[in-house]
Amino acid sequence: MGSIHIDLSGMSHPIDVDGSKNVVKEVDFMPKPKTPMHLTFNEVCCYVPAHFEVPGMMSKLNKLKKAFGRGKDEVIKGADKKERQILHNITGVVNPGEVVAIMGPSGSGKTTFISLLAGRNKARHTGSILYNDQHKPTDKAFKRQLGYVTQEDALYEGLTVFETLYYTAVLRLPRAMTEAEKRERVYIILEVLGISKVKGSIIGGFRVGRRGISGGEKKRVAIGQELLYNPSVILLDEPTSGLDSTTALNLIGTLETLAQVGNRTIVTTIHQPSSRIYQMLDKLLLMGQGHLLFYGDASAATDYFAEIGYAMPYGMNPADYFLDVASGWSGDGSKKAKDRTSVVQNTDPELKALLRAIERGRGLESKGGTDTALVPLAIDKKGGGGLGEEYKKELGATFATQVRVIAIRSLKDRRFEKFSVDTVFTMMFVAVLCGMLWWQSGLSKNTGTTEGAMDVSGVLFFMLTYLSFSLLFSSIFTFPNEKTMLMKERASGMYCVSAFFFGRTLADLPLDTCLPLLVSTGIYVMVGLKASVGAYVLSMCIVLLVCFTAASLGLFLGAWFLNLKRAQSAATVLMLTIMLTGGFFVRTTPAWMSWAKYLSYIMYGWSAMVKLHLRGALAKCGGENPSTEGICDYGALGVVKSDAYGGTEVSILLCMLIALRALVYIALRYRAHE
Ligand SMILES: Nc1ncnc2c1ncn2[C@@H]1O[C@H](COP(=O)(O)OP(=O)(O)OP(=O)(O)O)[C@@H](O)[C@H]1O
Repeated sequence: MGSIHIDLSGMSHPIDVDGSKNVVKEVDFMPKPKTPMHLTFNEVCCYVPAHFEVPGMMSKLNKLKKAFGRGKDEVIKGADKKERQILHNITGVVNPGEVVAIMGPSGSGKTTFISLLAGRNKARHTGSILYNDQHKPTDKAFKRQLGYVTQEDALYEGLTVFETLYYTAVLRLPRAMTEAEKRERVYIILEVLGISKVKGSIIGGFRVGRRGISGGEKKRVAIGQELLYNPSVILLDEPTSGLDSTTALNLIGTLETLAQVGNRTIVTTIHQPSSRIYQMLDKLLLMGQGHLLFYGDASAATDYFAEIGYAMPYGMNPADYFLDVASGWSGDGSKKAKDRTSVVQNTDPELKALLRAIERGRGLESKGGTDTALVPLAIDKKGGGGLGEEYKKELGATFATQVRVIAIRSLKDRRFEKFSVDTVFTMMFVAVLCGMLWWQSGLSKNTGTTEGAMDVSGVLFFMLTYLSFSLLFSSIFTFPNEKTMLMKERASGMYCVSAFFFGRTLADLPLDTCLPLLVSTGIYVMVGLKASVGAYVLSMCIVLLVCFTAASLGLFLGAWFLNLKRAQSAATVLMLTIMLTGGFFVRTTPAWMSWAKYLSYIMYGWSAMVKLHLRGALAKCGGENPSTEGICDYGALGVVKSDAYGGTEVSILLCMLIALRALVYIALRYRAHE
């Protein structure tokens, strides 16, 4: 077998890998991880609910009904019975320096198994998974030693490739490393993965409405994020899916190199490797319907299956053959397509036959009749022990850095959303429309009349309601959109929830301030509201308070539901209640609903604005002149008490804002831990 050259596009140290033995001739591009890890998994079984539970109220009510009808214990026992076993006693060992490829047909349990190895699967499972005989994958201190690349690429679509890797580096690499060292590491990763030529391109995607880098490049960025930290263990779920065969070959070659040079432990699922990729693999773990069919040297698999009666037809790609075998098709290559279909449709008996053959093979092996191995493979104890004190002291970014980086990253990620031409145009259009419809209504000569005062109170109410609506509904998207990223980054221990909360709050400030200020200033000038600096500044403060409160409500709903549709429905209900009970549309709310107006932050903001701009009109309403009380005909203004300058309303708004922000934090914490 000739030598394969792995093209790492411009890499300063090209790698030559011998195709048959994967011998790395020259590599020094990545620092070695501190602690080599051997992984042992023993009798791992996994169970999932057998029936899909329809979400929603009806299903919950039905469950409650059953619970009351049959007794709680009975229901729980019943639930246990309704489980389906999707992994069956998976056992094996992976030593440092090895790349293990998990293969199997679709639905055979590859993702379930690798996510269990990564400690990211909450499904009920038994058996043990240990790194260096002591660390569970879910251990907090160990998380940072483990790189896990999921099947779906969870990336911030608005960031460039370089920004994505750089911010991950700042958040994930030890705080002892300098800024220059972190940048250097990013450049190395860009080179290693052959994506340096797209470092300035955005990731792109549906959310930002722009096409960015290709699917294969996204995959490599996701892998790069995990390699940055230089972990001892790298787990990858289908890293080659969507890649052409040459790029896939390069990627597997890079993984082989990383394993051999850095003594890393690498486990990857792989869907349908080409024969060239197959020849590069060290170890193969073959699964079929959750059963372990083979675990051992990839080069020994063909002989092993031949010995148990599943000889590979001549000239076939071993990977294709093993997938056929694992799918339940065991006929030879000459069988007609018709026969194959009939066998595949009835996989269980075939799989049972294969499992029986494997058992017989084990019997032979124990008698020394065969040298091919199913499992377990020997543990190479050079893996070492625990993480060591040195590692434990190696902390990631400080809290302040976490907050700063999350804020900057978030600002950059949302640059396409908030300042898009569409958003600015819509807001400006509304401002100009308001200005034209209520042109100079705020001049004192106009507010002296009933109609004039009503006009101004109307435009103030509309302005606050419009800004509230747009901020509430845009904030709803924040957390549901970032859910996957938050879960992924939290799972690898990159930052704490409070840093995320403060970072996002900081990032919202400029974005949620600029546009409302611009719109309300436009309306202020065109409507001709009080021409004094004090009144203008106070008005803007009130507008911002209302906007921040609305945004907090949106963030809370988003964080609580983490589901856009439900959060939007809840927001619509709340917003309409807040608007209608605000006192502008309905002056006398029914007694049983009168409490609702106290929750209406729009009412407090509007009331404070009216007091600021229509004090004269309010006085005529009787607030300052008891003798005329009750004869006010200023419509909605009658509900505004002209007792002060709106201090009470502003204080209440402030309290609401703080309370809602606290609720956002609690919801986020609760969801993150969930
Ligand atoms: N949370 C779950 N609830 C119900 N069924 C599940 C759950 N997780 C996995 N399964 C089932 O377990 C089996 C294995 O799924 P898994 O995703 O691990 O397969 P896979 O080999 O990775 O498939 P693919 O190659 O198509 O990604 C499938 O039948 C799947 O439907």
